[in-house]
Formats: sequence, C-alpha cells, structure tokens
Amino acid sequence: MSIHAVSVNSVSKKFRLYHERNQSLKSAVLRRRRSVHEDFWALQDISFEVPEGSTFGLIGSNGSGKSTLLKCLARIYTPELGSITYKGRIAALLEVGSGFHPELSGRENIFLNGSILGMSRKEITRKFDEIVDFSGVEAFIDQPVKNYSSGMYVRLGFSVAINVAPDILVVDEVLAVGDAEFQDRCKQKFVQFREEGKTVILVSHAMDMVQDMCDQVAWLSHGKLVATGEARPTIASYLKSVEPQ
Ligand SMILES: Nc1ncnc2c1ncn2[C@@H]1O[C@H](COP(=O)(O)OP(=O)(O)OP(=O)(O)O)[C@@H](O)[C@H]1O
Repeated sequence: MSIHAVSVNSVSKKFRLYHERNQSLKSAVLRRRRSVHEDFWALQDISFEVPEGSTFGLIGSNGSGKSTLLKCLARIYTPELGSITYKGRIAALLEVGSGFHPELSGRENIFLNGSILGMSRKEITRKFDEIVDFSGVEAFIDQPVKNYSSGMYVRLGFSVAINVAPDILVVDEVLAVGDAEFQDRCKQKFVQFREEGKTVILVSHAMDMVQDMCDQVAWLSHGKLVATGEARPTIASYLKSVEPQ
C-alpha cells in the first residue's frame, strides 16, 4: 500500500466576484451598504492523493484552477469545503518575490523568508552559505532585493525553499523565470528530492517538462478534476482535448 504525502478531500474554493462594489460612503448609503456580487467556485469537489516520494504535476488550461489549488495546498487559501491532510513539512514557492521584503537585502531576506518557512535562526545560519551558493546571487547578497531581476528573485526564493528541507515542496510556474542553467539545476534538485523520498507538487504549462519530471498528474478543467493518473497517458488525453478540431 502506498503512503500518501498529501490527501485532498472534496476541496471546493469560492471567490466573490463584485459587479458593483461600493467605492464611497455615498454609494454605500444609496445602495444601503449592499455590494452586488456573485459567488464563483474556482475549485469544485476536488479529491486526489499524492503518493509520498513522487513528483506530481497539476495540468490544465488557463483559469482551470491550478494556482488556486496550489495556494490551498500551501495553506494560503482555506477551502470553503473539504480538507487537505499532509504528512510532513511543506514549503511553497508560488509567486516571484512572495515572502520577500523589497527594501531588505538578500541576506536579510534569507533570514526573513527562512523563518516564515519554519526554520530557526540557527538552522538558517548553518545553511546560509549553501543557500547563497545555490542561488548564484552572492555578488548581490547585500543589495536590497528590489534591485534584483525577477530571475534573481526566483533563484534566491527557490534556494531558501529547498534548504528548508521540506518533505513536500509546492512550486508554481515560477521556475520558468529562471534561465536554462538554473532550470537544469532545479530539475537535478527535484531528482535528488525524489531519491530522498520527498514529494514535489508542481504546476507547469510546459508539457514536455511535466512529462519528463512527473510520475503522476491531476488534470483540471473549469475548476473540476477531469482525471488523475500516470503522467504520460493523462497528458496525452489533455493535449488531445485542447487540439483544434
Ligand atoms: N483572488 C481571486 N479572486 C477572484 N477570482 C479568482 C481569484 N484567483 C483566481 N480567480 C479565478 O479562479 C479561476 C482559476 O484561476 P487560477 O489562477 O487558479 O487558474 P490557473 O489554472 O492557475 O490559470 P493559469 O494557467 O492561467 O495560471 C479563474 O477563473 C480566475 O479568474
């Protein structure tokens, strides 16, 4: 029986879409404080399991709910319905620069981001050199990160996230921002993760990369789960579904 690193149980996530939001006190009074909105279910009744030690991809067209699901997995969003259970420590790398303060230096941000991700100061100090080495931004480590390029942000963010020694690493499309050499290094790191029995969950539109790296995928469409399964056949079905007729 395989052990699950993550179990997603009937998860639904709703957003409120405002049509006429009250922008002023006057409009609030005139409309008796009611804003006009409708509920939009970005995820509906999603259930699947991610086997421990696997690399797992989320695929689907634009707006299908992949990033929303990743944010639920990273506990940034709380689903209205359903639950997610985890086995182990989770670290997430979602948006370029998330968890970084622009005015602080790279060095200070390593400590800030590391502690947000659950590392102690001692642990960060011990891993500091390794984090900087992997990121390749040592020449700029004492510059405020607001002066970094988006690739440099991602390098540093990814480097901190993998050094948290997570059991589960959740990564959004951000890696696409890094250059080819950095992407290669990240891929090698994912392979090493798998060998160490760790779990990676990633979102990407690069189907060749997903096929290359993932054991299994979940395919989303309009907030619903179409299929989960072995990467190759599931990606083939997804690509067939989006082919022009
Ligand atoms: N904060 C939000 N408020 C309202 N609607 C949102 C919010 N975030 C996402 N949505 C909506 O939820 C749906 C799913 O969005 P999501 O970003 O999860 O899709 P995605 O599959 O990651 O898309 P892409 O491939 O373009 O990155 C979209 O219709 C989007 O407009």
